[in-house]
Amino acid sequence: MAATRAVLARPVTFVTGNAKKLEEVKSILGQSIPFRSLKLDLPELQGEPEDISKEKARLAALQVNGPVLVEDTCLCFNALKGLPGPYIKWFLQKIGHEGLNNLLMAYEDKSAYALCAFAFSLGPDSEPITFLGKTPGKIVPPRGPNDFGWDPIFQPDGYEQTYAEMPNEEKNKISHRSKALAMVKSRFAEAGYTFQTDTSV
Ligand SMILES: O=P(O)(O)OP(=O)(O)OP(=O)(O)OC[C@H]1O[C@@H](n2cnc3c(O)ncnc32)[C@H](O)[C@@H]1O
Ligand SMILES: [Mg+2]
Repeated sequence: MAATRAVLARPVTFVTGNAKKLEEVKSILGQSIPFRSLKLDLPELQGEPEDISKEKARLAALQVNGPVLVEDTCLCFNALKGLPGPYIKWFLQKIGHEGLNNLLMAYEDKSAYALCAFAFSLGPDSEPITFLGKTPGKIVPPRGPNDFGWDPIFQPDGYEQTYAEMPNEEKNKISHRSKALAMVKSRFAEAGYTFQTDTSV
């Protein structure tokens, strides 16, 4: 029996206010999931990463009135029981790479993990589903180009380079974002979704 394919009337919209995230998502997904993007800095609930991401997806689906993909990224320090976590954006903005290193000065344990929580919703009446990707590493004094968030201070386990020092393709092979997107891809393949790619909608 042929698999049922769910054809959705509208293309998927990836909603983010972050141009670098969009660049990575484009490069990781390639042609596997056709999507358009919408630059919108959605308000974020406080709480657990999955709940923050789900709520972003609900808000995005209302705005777009169609299928949406969003993500929320956390940087979690083990010595601080997972903080700054989802609040990393504000910590980074206020205290920078040096301040983030200083937070760990009192601890021997510099280990950390990068966590990406993607949420996908079929539309405003649909419950979002989440996909988590995690990459373990450690926090180091900044090395490499300073063009994406905390990349210069995160050195993934098994590598001598920080995310910032790695070529983009290398980061995209092992990153929190690519792990979460691999799950999104397989879910889409399982569900047999086909999306209209008409970007004029
Ligand atoms: O509109 P959204 O998608 O929410 O974009 P954002 O920039 O607000 O992103 P988050 O709320 O997820 O906050 C995550 C913070 O971590 C940064 N960030 C996200 N992914 C990163 C990555 O892969 N490497 C380095 N920094 C990253 C990002 O610039 C933010 O400062
Ligand atoms: Mg945000």
